[in-house]
Amino acid sequence: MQRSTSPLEMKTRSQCSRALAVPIACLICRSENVTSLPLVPPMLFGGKGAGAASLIFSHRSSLSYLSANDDGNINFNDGSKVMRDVFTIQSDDQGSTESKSMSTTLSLFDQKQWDHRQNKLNRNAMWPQDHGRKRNGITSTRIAVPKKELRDFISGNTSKMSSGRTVPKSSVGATNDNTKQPPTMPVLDDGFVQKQANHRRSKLSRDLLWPQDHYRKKSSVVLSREEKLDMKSGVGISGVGVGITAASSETNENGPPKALSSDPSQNFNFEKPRGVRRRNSNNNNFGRRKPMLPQSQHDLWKMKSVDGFFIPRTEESPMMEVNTDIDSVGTTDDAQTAPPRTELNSLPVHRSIASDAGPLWKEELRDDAIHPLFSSRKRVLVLCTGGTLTMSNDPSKGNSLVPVQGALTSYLAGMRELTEDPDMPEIISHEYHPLIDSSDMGPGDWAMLARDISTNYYYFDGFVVLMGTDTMAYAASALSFMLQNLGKPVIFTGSQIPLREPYNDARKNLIMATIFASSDTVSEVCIFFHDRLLRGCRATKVNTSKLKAFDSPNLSPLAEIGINIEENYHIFRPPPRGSFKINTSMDTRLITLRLVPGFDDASMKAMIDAATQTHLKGLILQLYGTGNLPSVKDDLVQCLANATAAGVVVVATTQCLSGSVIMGHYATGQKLIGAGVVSAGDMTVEAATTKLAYLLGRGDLSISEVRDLMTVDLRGEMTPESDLPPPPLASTYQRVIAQKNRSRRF
Ligand SMILES: NC(=O)C[C@H](N)C(=O)O
Repeated sequence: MQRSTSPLEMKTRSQCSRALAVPIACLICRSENVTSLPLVPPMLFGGKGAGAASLIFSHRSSLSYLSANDDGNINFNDGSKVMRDVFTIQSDDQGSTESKSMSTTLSLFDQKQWDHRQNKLNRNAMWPQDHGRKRNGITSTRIAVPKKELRDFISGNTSKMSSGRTVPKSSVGATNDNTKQPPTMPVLDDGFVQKQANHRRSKLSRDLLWPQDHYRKKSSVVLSREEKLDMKSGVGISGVGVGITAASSETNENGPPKALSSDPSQNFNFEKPRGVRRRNSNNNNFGRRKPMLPQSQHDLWKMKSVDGFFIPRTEESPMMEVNTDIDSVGTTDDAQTAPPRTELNSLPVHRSIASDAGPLWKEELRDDAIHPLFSSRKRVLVLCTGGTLTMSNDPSKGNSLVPVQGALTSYLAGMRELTEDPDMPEIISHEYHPLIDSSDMGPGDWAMLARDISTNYYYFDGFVVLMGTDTMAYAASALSFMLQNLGKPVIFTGSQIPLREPYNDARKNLIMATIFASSDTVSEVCIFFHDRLLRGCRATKVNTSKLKAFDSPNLSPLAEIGINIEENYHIFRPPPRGSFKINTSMDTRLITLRLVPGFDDASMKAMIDAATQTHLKGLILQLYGTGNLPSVKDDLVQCLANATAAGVVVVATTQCLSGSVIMGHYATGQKLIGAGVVSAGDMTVEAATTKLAYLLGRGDLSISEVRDLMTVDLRGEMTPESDLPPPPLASTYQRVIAQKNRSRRF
């Protein structure tokens, strides 16, 4: 295809090159002399020296036409002119090019130009340091005028811009001469203003929260007069909801730092300010509540540490240190004061196993054990308490199953897969005496296990606890709390079929528990059962006969075994931050009550009243659904309120296998909040009871601190409230947002 150049094109080209940097739109027309062109959508051209009126108008509807004069100017047939520098008009000898393609070319060009201008304008408007560029560079071409408004203006629908400024008609369709006129002020549409304001506000709120960024605030965020006034008057910045706490106000512009309030809970709060995104909100903190950290010596004095959490020290906070050498049952008369330790064991201690194991490392291996790095094989201590795994039928007891002392030890000695495989850990086992059914076990036995793990802690890479399945979830939960700063795996396992049977689940559970106990990445108490590794304080026994006896309804398994081992590493507990220690003291003055619709609650009330008057310290309620109790049972609620007032910690759990208590979601549950009942969130009953016993047994916490800590995740036993699914009746919008946040976190 040949192409000739028309004189018109030559002329306009040369004019364009003189005018420099005027964007060229190549319009293709039918012949050399053609001067009729359908007009294209409105567009703005920009460029140095282009002038303010680089505009092409659309008059498609009225079928208006452009005409190019000899001097290169293009006129409307209504007489108005378009500056001549804008166009290069090419003719096509073939005359085959459709006007449609021209129109498309211009539309794309138009859009690109517009976006470019918008970006430049945003930048210039945002950053004061760039204002110079705006002044020195392009002036009028950087002005963003909403397209629609401009189109209306041009088409004569309106003679006013949104600013109220009247633009002289002559400035539109004018020639280069218009560049001499003062540039029209930018008219910012509402959307743009809003966007800019939001940006400024979010910058400002970030700067207020992060003192190290204050220089940015000074240099890049310029407060308007109204904003400054709002800040001074304490209103904050409207629409943002920047929560400035007493602590954070020490570093902002609001005047001198405020003194700490006499009420410590005013000075420290767990809540992040509304509307402000926490900087690391979506990083890998895995849904755990961040521990509060003291900022100064003064803070430290006003706070105390509970398992890595700093909590405000209240007036009634007992100051005593926790003694870890005490036995497992505390019987404090009044937890508001330091409990007299001499009273321990005044309640019958549930303890079936006769004595602790003591140190169990072998003498000849001691040096090696002290320096595990030099050991070629990992070393695992297996503590065996009994359970079905160790049992056999006893004809003298009607053929029922009873534990057989020594059976496990001799079996382990004969297991070549353990003794001869160099990749398997070395196992040292200890059988307690007597071996028992797990339903005979209690806090005394859990404490004994904790002590034996502690005694042997630095000589083994991990621990396996063999026990019966019936109370395994309680024991695993209890040990989760008793073992503080645990940095090694403690794996509970057992079986549904005795080891001595030809077909059993005992062997596999035992081998896999041993393997996980030698893992470097697990540093928590777990249950391994039937192909799954579950967090101990999340597990519950769900089946009496199937081999899959345990489940973890509110947390995925930590690992699942198939041909490969699939670890959910992101939910593993992180390595501890402090030194390992134990606290085996548990206050067992607790009862657990399960509600049944319509049953005799007079007896229940009588029992709670009587126990409150004598010794009760904790009451775990298994309520319906999200933590509901019949609204008609006002006297039962009153009874609970009385118990709370008397210092009993009343905790609401749900009868549902999975899901969480959401108190106050229904009116029936709302009453309980008024009665001082604490929500157990999505804790299992096993975790809730052992946690309450542990907190009450510590002896260094007041009742109100125990109540508070029941709602704080200490060992991964509960999902923090902020990570829970929204309540069932939340709006669809809330649910979508909450789901989004959860998926971002995990
Ligand atoms: N499967 C078992 O181990 C049940 C047994 N009754 C126990 O808990 O000791």
